[in-house]
Amino acid sequence: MNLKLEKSIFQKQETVIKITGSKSESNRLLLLQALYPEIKIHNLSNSDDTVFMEKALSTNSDSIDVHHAGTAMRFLTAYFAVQENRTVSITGSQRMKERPIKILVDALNQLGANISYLENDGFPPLQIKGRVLTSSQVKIEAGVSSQYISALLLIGSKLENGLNLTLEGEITSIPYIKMTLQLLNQIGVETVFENNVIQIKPFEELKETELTVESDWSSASYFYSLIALSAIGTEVKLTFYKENSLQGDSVLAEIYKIFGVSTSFHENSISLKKIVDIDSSYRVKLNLVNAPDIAQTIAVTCFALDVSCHLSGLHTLKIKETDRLVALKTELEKLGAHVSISSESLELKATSIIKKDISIDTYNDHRMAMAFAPLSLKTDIVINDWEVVSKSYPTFWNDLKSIGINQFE
Ligand SMILES: O=C(O)C1=C[C@@H](OP(=O)(O)O)[C@@H](O)[C@H](O)C1
Ligand SMILES: C=C(OP(=O)(O)O)C(=O)O
Repeated sequence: MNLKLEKSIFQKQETVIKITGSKSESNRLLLLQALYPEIKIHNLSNSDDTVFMEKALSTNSDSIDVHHAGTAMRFLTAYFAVQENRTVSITGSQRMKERPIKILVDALNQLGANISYLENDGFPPLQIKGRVLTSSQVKIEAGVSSQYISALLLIGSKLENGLNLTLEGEITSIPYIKMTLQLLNQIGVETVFENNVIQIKPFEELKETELTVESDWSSASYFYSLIALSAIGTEVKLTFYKENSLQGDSVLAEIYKIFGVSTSFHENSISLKKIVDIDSSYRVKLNLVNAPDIAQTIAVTCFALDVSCHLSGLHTLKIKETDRLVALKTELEKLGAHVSISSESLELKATSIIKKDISIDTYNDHRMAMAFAPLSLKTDIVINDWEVVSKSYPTFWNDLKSIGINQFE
């Protein structure tokens, strides 16, 4: 279904938006809870990706479907590889069957797993025959997706001799690897990350541990964009956030200073406020290798503010929910932008024209829908297949309504 967003104004009221828990933290903690049932989790994400993860971990079925959830596909592949005497097949959406998984499968099989491909070599669906993994040493190419690395780390403490993982080549999305290690540390697992080697010590006995998931910073990015596009003085409060985040996308607080947005940290929340307008002669240059999920948000913010940008470190965008570089170029150009892309970057030239009443295609990608929605502060715009947002942020449209964005189906 398509949603028309009418040109609106961000209402300058004391709005408080409660954003759901981080899906990255939630899916890691659910996997750890399956390995260590003593873990109690608060503020779990209500995203589809987390719901599919929960379902997969609680079913006795031998056939698992994770739809579009990349973390669920990668983390569960590792999890089922160590479930002795259980065989499962794991699949996902059509797009999931195009998202590579060979690097992880090869690493797990080298550790002693028995994983094979049910359709195309290197891609889901997989058949996994659970067993005890006998080795502890493995090397992995680290530049394609950090999720392969996190998947191995999450099961590492349950291997007889722990895990000794050597990362080869450039490492992508490092904050997500660090998030995994920090969560392991919080439950008591010892880890060492030195140079390009990560060691995970074996760990059995866990006392009851309660953990609270921080809200999702990638979801907060859309409010950063909305505030950046609003009048000076516009403010919004988001809960539940903290200054010492495990999430790399918390770099938003630094990045959006460029666009005149300040962030103040309170006990359990952040306030975003527009304090100054960006000079349109400014050229934004950012390497987002550590925060790939906010690239779409930033590109649209720049376009809306008539600011040129060069975003790099984006090679992983090609294998996400859609090829996000191509999708961004196509949709921004429909709106009148001049965009060029390479295999790892996007260059946007400032244009003061924003075409009206354009329908944005979303390509089964939640972030395409949410990144383009702030443009409704500048013009009428239609978002096609608006339901896609539920992958990470099911209440997104309601939250937008609450700040004054008028919507019609
Ligand atoms: O580990 C995680 O929770 C994630 C890692 C990142 O993927 P890549 O490492 O594939 O870039 C990110 O894009 C994804 O949304 C979530
Ligand atoms: C890339 C994403 O998710 P995943 O890879 O987990 O499907 C995302 O949420 O932007």
